[in-house]
Amino acid sequence: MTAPFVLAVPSKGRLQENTEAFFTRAALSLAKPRGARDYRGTIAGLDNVEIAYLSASEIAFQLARGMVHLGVTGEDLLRESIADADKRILLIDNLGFGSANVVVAVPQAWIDVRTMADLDDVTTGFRAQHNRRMRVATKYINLTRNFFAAHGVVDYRIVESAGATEGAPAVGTAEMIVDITTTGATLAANGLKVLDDGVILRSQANLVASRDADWSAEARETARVILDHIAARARASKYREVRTRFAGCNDALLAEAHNRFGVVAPFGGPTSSGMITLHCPPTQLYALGSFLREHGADTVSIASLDYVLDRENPLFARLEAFLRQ
Ligand SMILES: Nc1ncnc2c1ncn2[C@@H]1O[C@H](COP(=O)(O)OP(=O)(O)OP(=O)(O)O)[C@@H](O)[C@H]1O
Ligand SMILES: O=P(O)(O)OC[C@H]1O[C@H](OP(=O)(O)OP(=O)(O)O)[C@H](O)[C@@H]1O
Ligand SMILES: [Mg+2]
Repeated sequence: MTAPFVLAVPSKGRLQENTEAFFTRAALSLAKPRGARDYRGTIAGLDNVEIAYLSASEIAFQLARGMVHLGVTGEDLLRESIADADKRILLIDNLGFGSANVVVAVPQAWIDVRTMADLDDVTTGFRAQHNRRMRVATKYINLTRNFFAAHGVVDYRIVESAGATEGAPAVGTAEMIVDITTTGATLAANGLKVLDDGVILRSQANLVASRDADWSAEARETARVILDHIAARARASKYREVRTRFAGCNDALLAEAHNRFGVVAPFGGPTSSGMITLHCPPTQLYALGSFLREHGADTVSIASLDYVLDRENPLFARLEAFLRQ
């Protein structure tokens, strides 16, 4: 028996539901054959794939070590926990959910501190005055160190925080924090503000490949099939299908439609009777429909696409290029 191909997906937390929905949209249905509390699953129709249900941070850890081939997790966790991340893992694609920023936040009462340069002054002054360094509460130790170093801030010390980080300044265990935020509600509720240039990372959920997994020919073929499903769905959601027929439809007109509306003609130019199928970005549909009618079309139909299978698979091409390096 060959070793299974392992795909890691979040078992809990904010990314779980969206990840499941993402695979379902790509016609990859994840199942837990032994019940909801099982941490191993399968994908219908792909016999050699094992789903590993793990926490988002554990997925980053296992990708770093090559224990899973592909995984879905937040970029914040990857950048924090993997030194030399761009060598060890490939961020194949942003998934458009799980967006959050890792930020430097200080008490709102520090009215003169708006930027990292102000923070540099304040930390240096604090050390001279109190004979100790200001404390930063965070679980993002590496991101904090690199970002502070890049801004020349050195007079601080990290206090590791596992949770409720925003509470640290009020409780008195730190002067400021580095944490993740989406709406900013938790920061505001704790009387904290983000520095103007204090966004360390704009994170979102990513589909990620591990360099150190066992990339046998069979594993690559499995990855190709999975990424083919995902690419077909991604391509489909970027366009709507537009169909029409009119005598004046010709290549010059299609070239103009391409330039003005980003339209493509996946099956070539119009037939002899002027029949054409186009793919059009959703925001340009009305403008394209008007343009086609102005040039003689009586009827233009527009339909959404579920999947578009192309010979090219940009996601798998990215993976192959990464594994070749
Ligand atoms: N408002 C948010 N706060 C925290 N994380 C968010 C937020 N929005 C999106 N995320 C993303 O979700 C990831 C996982 O966060 P979440 O708290 O849901 O996981 P968790 O189940 O607590 O995982 P772990 O046990 O590994 O910490 C974060 O690392 C981040 O990438
Ligand atoms: O900017 P906001 O929208 O207010 O969200 C940010 C908060 O959400 C997260 O905590 P979470 O709920 O995941 O709890 P945890 O720290 O226990 O993981 C994060 O650590 C912040 O505390
Ligand atoms: Mg959490």
